[in-house]
Amino acid sequence: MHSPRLMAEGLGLDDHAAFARLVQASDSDSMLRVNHYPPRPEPGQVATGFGEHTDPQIVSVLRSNATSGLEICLRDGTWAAVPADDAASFFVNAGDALQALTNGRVRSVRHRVMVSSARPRVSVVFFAGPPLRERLAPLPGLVDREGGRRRYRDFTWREYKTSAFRTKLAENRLGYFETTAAATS
Ligand SMILES: O=C(O)CCC(=O)C(=O)O
Ligand SMILES: [Fe+2]
Repeated sequence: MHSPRLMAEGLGLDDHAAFARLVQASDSDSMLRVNHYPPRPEPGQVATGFGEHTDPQIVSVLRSNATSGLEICLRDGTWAAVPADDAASFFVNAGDALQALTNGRVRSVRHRVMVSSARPRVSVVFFAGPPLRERLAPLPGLVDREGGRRRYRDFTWREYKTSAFRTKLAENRLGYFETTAAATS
């Protein structure tokens, strides 16, 4: 998988392996999920297939059976449909861990699945996560670019997951690790 390296390069980080190292560790907490959504209940009806959420890990790579349903939440709060992918495309999504590592520069975009298709949707998602023991902190180069403002405190991936499991899917699960506006440390 090349996207972690490309992201590090794109962010202008000196260490191009900053993310790749985390997701390629032999004990990385990565997983594959297969989602199956039955067709819409009735013509013209829309049902929630997967409630709104952000993905927790570093990056998610999704592929579907070219059936619509995936939507992302734009900055103004409106929802935009992601075009049903063809056989050649993947949908790459940043997760909460990447948002913390990049000090908020890359955002984990909220998404959901609304079922309105007459065909079932199947998606396969690879979630690339860091090892559970890994301590995640905003990368110093990206903190400097914010004038030293550090938006998230350090946390281990295990800590994030423990805290996330206690909350609802739709909550801002990274919010718990945000620093207050005044704190820099
Ligand atoms: O099935 C989809 O398109 C989205 C699935 C998803 O967001 C997830 O598994 O986290
Ligand atoms: Fe997701």
